[in-house]
Parts: sequence; structure tokens; C-alpha cells
Amino acid sequence: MASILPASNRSMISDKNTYAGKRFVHVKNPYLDTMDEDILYHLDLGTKTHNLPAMFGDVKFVCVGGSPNRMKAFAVFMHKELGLKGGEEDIKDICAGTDRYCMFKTGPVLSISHGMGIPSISIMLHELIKLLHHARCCDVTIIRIGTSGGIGIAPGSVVITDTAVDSFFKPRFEQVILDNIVTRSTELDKELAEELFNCSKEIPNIPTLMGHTMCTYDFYEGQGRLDGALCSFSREKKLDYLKRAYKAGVRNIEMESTVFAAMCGLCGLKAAVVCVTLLDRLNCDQINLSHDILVEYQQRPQLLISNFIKKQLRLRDQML
Ligand SMILES: O=P(O)(O)O[C@H]1O[C@H](CO)[C@@H](O)[C@H]1O
Ligand SMILES: O=c1cc[nH]c(=O)[nH]1
Repeated sequence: MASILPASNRSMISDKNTYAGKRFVHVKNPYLDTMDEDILYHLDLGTKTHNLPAMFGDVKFVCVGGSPNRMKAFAVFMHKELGLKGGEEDIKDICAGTDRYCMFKTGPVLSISHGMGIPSISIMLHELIKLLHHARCCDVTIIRIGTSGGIGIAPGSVVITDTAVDSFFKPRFEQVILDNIVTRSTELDKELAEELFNCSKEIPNIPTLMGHTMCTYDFYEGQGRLDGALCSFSREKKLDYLKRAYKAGVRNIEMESTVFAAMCGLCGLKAAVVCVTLLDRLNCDQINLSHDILVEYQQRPQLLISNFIKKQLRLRDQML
């Protein structure tokens, strides 16, 4: 196809979808351009019903996590941290017309819940990525702030994922498309992970480390738990598996990181995964933390990400 840009401008475009130094979100679907309207069904948004560039064009940071309450709390926290006008009551669920996901916006920060597991986050990401594309957002960083089970580390530790791996400790995500298995890379942005790790050093009393994160399709059998409704392996087999995971570099287990890394990577989003651990799986399977401790642990990744975002915004202001 002939370029629509004058020859002198063509060098401004790179294969990363950057234009004049800006990094746009890209969708990789030729059919989208042929559609008269795009309905983002599970978000209760659409290109004809909503002015997406006006609503979301200034978004620079997207934070996602499983629980709606956590993502609302994060939006409220960010609102205060950024010193924005208005109170908590002004932060409304943009997706209130559906009870599938919740979405809150405060300044340049979007906070969205994704439910549990690969299929749930994957649907949300398809629609979120199209939303960012339709809104013509650029230079967007996306971070999953979640909970996880640790391996060989103290509960309450925060793990910044260097590599998301599957249940075989491989850095891949296998997507079934029609009747084929398509294997996608789960590489995350190394620079971003390093920046987050450096940021964590400025926060006292929260043990933070970098390590591989294993993503499973299930919380019970899929994570080697002995306390599900079904269990067909011994305690020894469980421990042998978790120890092999540890040896392969895995420090925590959750249920979304591989598809998150794969989809964000393909669509040009700088992505990171930051999860707190709720227990050490070498010691137990059940999560028996009190409500208050659970809330405090879930705030740990939020504190780190809020510090990171504030730092980035200060840097951006200095450059303007
Ligand atoms: O706390 P969130 O973000 O939901 O993440 C973890 O917690 C859920 C399981 O309890 C899974 O979604 C897992 O990935
Ligand atoms: O053990 C755990 C804890 C939280 N989330 C998980 O997926 N696993």
C-alpha cells in the first residue's frame, strides 16, 4: 500500500509504530478499519456512543488488577497522591453499565479490574487496547498490580516480574486460534522493570525483588494445591514441583501474567507486572491472613506504582 505520508516524513515512522517520537498503541487487525462502529461490549463503551479521544486521549498510565474494590481504591489513592481537584465521590465507574469490569480515571491514570484468570483478562485487554487505539493515546505504560502465591520468599514481599512463564517454566503463552496453537512471547519491558525496582529501593519496609512469575490456568490443581475439591498428587510431588519452579527462577505464581505480557507486547504497550505475595507456597496452601493484613499487603504494589507514576510525571514536566 502506498504511504499517505510525504516522503520527507516517512523516516519518522518506525516499526514500533512511533511517529514524531510518540509511541502509539497499535492494533493488529485489518478488519477494524473496515468497521463503521466498534462496540466495546464488556466495557459498555463504543466509538459511536462515546467520544473516546476526549474521554481517554490523555491517558499515560493504565493499572489493572483482578479485584474491582482494589482498582477503585487505587484510583482514589492516585487522585490524592496527584493532588487533583475533587473528592472520592467524583471518581465514578466508567463501566457502570456492565458488571463485568470496573474502570476509573483520575488525571492521566486509568485503573481497571480484570477478574480472575487468562480468559477474563484477555477479553478486557482486547477491548482496552482498542479503546486506547481509538482514543489515539500515546506513550502508554501498563502495569498489572496483583496478588500471588510466593515460592521461598516471605509473605508480603513484592515481586516485580522479569519474565512471565507458563506451568512448564517456559516464557511463552499458547493461544488457541481456530484449531491451531499459536505460541507468543511473554517478554516484558526490561527497562520498566528495572525502573520499578530502583523506585522500590526508596520505599522502606516493603521487601521487593525481581523474579520469574509463573502464570497458571487454575488456582488449585494448576498451582499444585492440596486443598482444592480435587487433588490427585501427593504432598511430595507438590513440593518437588514448587522446588523445581524455584530452581528455574520462579518466585511467585498468579493467573494472568503470560497473556498480559503477550498481548501488551504485540500491541506496543510498555508493560510490567508487580504482585504482592500472600503466602509462601513451600509452607502452606490456604490464605489465612486477617482482613487488615490482606488490605495492607494489597496496598504495597499500589504504593510502589504511585511513587513511580509521580516520578515519571515530574520528569515529563521537567522536559516540557
Ligand atoms: O489479585 P489478582 O489481581 O486477582 O491476582 C491473583 O489473584 C487471583 C486468585 O486469587 C488471580 O486472579 C491471581 O492472578
Ligand atoms: O496463591 C495464590 C495467591 C494469590 N493468587 C494466586 O493466583 N495464587
